[in-house]
Amino acid sequence: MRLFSPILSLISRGHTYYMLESACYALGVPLTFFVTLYFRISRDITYAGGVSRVGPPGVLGYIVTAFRYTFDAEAVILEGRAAFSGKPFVIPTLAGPVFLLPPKYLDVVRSSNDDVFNEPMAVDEDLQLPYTMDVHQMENPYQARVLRTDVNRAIPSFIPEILDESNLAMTETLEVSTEGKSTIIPVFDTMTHLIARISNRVIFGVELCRNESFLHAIVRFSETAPLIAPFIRWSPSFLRRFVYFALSSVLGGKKEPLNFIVPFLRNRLGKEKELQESDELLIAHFLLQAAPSDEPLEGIAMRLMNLNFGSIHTSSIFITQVLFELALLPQNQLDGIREEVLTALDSEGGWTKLALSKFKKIDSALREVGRVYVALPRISMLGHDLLDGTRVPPGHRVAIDMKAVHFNPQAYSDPDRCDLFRFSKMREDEEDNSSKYGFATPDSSYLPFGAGRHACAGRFFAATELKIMLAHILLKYDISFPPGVMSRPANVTFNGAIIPDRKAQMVFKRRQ
Ligand code: HEM
Repeated sequence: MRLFSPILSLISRGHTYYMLESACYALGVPLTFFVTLYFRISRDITYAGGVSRVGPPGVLGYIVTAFRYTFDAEAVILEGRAAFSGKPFVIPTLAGPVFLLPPKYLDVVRSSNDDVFNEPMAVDEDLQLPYTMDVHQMENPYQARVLRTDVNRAIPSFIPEILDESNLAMTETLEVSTEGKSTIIPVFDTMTHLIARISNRVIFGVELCRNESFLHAIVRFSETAPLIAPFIRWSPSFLRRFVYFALSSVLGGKKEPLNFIVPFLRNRLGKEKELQESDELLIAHFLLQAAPSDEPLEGIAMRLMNLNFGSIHTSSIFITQVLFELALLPQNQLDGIREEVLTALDSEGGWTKLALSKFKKIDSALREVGRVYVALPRISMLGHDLLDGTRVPPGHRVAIDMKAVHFNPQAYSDPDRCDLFRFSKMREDEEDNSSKYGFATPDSSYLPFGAGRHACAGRFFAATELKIMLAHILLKYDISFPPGVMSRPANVTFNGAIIPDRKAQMVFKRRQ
């Protein structure tokens, strides 16, 4: 035994050292994190400019109000509106102070270029792109240009693909192919899965869009990137890589989807010539063609993941909200929507772009649920004079008070009521029955797709996909809430975003 005692003592000393080292990490990392956070907030709340802040004063007052905002943004905004009627005010959020501007500032924000009010920097702050995606996303965002040109032009040829995938994916996912049979599903998760599969049919094609492991990875990436980002932002620069690594190892990050996309792109590049001669159109193909020659495949893959993120985390919310509202409509109104779809398909000879433009009731329903969607942040670059003696200092975040825009009684009668046919009725009243009130048409009273030069680049794609999916669901299924559920599920709000209840279920019954 004596023989082994030096070894045992070494092991036990090594063990003590290991325990000490672990304890240092366990205490040191959170301590550094909280100390940095404290100094960050102290710095954040000492902005110049004289704009008042909602909530009690001091660092503690900031933290309490920021937590309240995280879980009940509406209450904090209402409090600010009541206290500072019609004036800009500052909302404390866990990601930093936000200067909330009333609707009269909308024109200046949406008409300004990035040198004045910067949109990509606001996205970068929200998503911490250098960590959750990569540093090049902001430098040359050619993925947005490709969406606005090649993808928009290709939408008519995407329609049959989207329809085909909707058909297959819904039959498989809902598992009710027999007339009269029904199934009960968690709506939000099911729609997220369907959106991921159907969008990726035209992004990467048949093979990858039906690969369940890939779909799982890309959905996880889209859902966790915005959750991980605030933790990265709160951490000091030297800890950020570690924070991303630690959280993405648990929650899921970019590594898993990249493992599918990079080999896909490599394989696709090898076959580029023969593919150019075939007529298969894919968004991945457009990006490969538009990429600068020095862009690595990982960079192109990250941009395609960025598009997936743009699609999955927004479209799934919209379709779920519309389904919740549709399930409350009386039978004759649901049949009215179905009739409009069938008439459009009949008059246009099937599922064409023109037929889709005639689905006015579905389009109206999408636009109406969009009225409650909140967005439009920018970073003030030069500082901005608010013309009431106050000022947004440079480098701070501004946002238009969307709720005040979307619930303005001068623009919308009975604004608190969700009326799915509000915009189709408004279109009927217009002389040319134009697309003025169409789902993908932003105007000064309707901003779910943002505004100005950065207005959502994928909105026509999103509108096409959502209209096909909803029309398809209505023609194939009767939808309702489970027995005993008489009202639509309440939304969850998180950090200003309005998210449908994940647990809410609906019954899908196969129609004749
Ligand atoms: C209902 C679905 C969608 C909603 C509500 C939505 C909303 C938005 C919003 C609010 C912005 C910021 C605009 C601004 O700040 O002015 C944006 C930008 C963007 N969206 Fe969407 N989006 C949707 C679907 C999509 C889809 C399907 C894609 C891709 C296929 C996409 C790609 C983009 C891109 C690339 C940008 C950045 C544009 C730029 O900076 O120039 N979006 N979107």
